[in-house]
Amino acid sequence: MLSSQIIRAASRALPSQANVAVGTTSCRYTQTLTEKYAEVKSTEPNFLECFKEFFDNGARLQKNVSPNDILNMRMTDAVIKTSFPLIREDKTCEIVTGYRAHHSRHRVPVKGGIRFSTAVDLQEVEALASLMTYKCAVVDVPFGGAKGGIAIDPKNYSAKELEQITRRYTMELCQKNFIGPGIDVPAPDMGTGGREMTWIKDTYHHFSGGDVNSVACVTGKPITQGGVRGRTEATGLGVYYGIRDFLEYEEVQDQTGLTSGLKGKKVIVQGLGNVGFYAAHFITKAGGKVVGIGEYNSCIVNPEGLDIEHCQAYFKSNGSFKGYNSGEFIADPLAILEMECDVLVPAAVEKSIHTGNAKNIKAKIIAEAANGPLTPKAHYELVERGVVIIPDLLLNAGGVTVSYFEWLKNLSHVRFGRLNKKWEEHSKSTLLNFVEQSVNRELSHQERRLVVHGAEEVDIVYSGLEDTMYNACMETRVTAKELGVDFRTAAFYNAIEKIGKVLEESGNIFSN
Ligand SMILES: NC(=O)C1=CN([C@@H]2O[C@H](COP(=O)(O)OP(=O)(O)OC[C@H]3O[C@@H](n4cnc5c(N)ncnc54)[C@H](O)[C@@H]3O)[C@@H](O)[C@H]2O)C=CC1
Ligand SMILES: O=C(O)CCC(=O)C(=O)O
Repeated sequence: MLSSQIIRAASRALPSQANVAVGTTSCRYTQTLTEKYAEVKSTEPNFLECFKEFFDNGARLQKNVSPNDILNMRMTDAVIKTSFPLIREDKTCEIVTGYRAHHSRHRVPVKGGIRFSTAVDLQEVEALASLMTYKCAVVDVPFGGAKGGIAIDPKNYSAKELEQITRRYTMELCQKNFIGPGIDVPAPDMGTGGREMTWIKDTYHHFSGGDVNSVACVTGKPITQGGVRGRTEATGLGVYYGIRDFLEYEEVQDQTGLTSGLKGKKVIVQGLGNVGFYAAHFITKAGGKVVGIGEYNSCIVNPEGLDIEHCQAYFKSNGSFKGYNSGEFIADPLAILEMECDVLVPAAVEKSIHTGNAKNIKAKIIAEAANGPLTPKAHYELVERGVVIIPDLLLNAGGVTVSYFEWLKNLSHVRFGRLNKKWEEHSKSTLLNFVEQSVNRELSHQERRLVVHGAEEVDIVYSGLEDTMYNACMETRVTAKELGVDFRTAAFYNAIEKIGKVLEESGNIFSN
């Protein structure tokens, strides 16, 4: 057996780090919830089956899309699986396996992140690619859906090894015509970020034969590599905008007993990575109180509210919340999901809420920052109990929305705001001069600056994202009201209708 297979087999056989942590003094449970739920979780459908069930719930209600088009959009267009050798720093050889799925090419390019995680397999990548298709439709981003992944735990590899893996995977995508500004544009997801996107961009560039648009082959790049300001925090910021907007809706307030605004709301976040961290950051900035954070190996709780930046810095340097002195440490990583709060933000992995723990969830709103955090059975049980679920395909669409802006920036080869900022400032300044003259009052330097300030790239990106989230939330809300369904079913219904229209208008090259 090859060493990578041995590692994977061994990690299945051994208890997770979380289980090992059981029995520490601050653990409230005699058995970890991971252990307790292992059996019940295994009886639930896999992620792809879960996803299809949610899709079917929206599709069943559709009267404006033909059954053939629904059948067509339910399937995945194409997938690649690639395995290649990696010579590790200790000179041993390991076989690494990666995937990329194109769910729907009804619009091109197709778009979706690349994930590095040991849980990556074909059905997961297909499910995530399908989700991307509907997510793009929900926020009117003109792309099809894709997703990729490499079945590794990035924590077990050096930066040099990760670079080798990423470049080799990109070469495979190039050879199979699975990447390119007009074909397929990857982005970050779990376990990847700007660094990996830079390696992808650079590798693609060498294969692109001098294509002037090659930088648009991937998004989520650092600014110095052609990225756009605001992409790093976009998904978390979009999650915040979405929760804020839902809290304004009368029916959400009636159902949950919550008032509008995040001020004073108790929030719990599972997963303090890119999405969870920025969601928590913006929620706190708006006056919300993050009272608990869960990671893969432990949780930290403080009813007075946690300092997010501080927590993240501590977790990064210690690899656990153990010893963090501004909150109560809990060894069981899943305990956080079952605690009292107003809003629960799962921002880590799929299927973290299932039939085993759904009955113990006390949150009034579940804000799905992660992709697929609820199984269908958990979803039905929670909806039945009146919990408001803001679904992933709507709530976490901020990432792909700003990726779209980055792609547009790359194709236009100019920073947003560069051409009009000064013109905007001059014209506002002229207008202010007239106002000052007519009211006979001179504004202070600060007041003038506040009004005159022309939009920077980050202002344009934030405003585009806020507007996109506002419209998508409202559209979902209206459909949910009209059809008398939950917000997930409404979001799918709308997405299916939009995609159906594109398919119908495009016709079918094989029909007569
Ligand atoms: N990065 C992006 O722009 C987008 C990400 N998403 C989704 O958001 C979720 C999180 O993604 P990122 O923040 O980008 O990944 P990330 O890799 O930056 O962070 C994930 C975090 O979750 C933690 N984690 C892993 N397993 C866990 C578990 N079982 N319990 C608690 N914590 C756990 C990790 O230690 C890490 O801190 C994923 O479902 C991803 O597909 C969705 C839309 C866009
Ligand atoms: O930014 C992108 O293109 C994709 C983000 C993503 O992978 C997701 O929304 O799940």
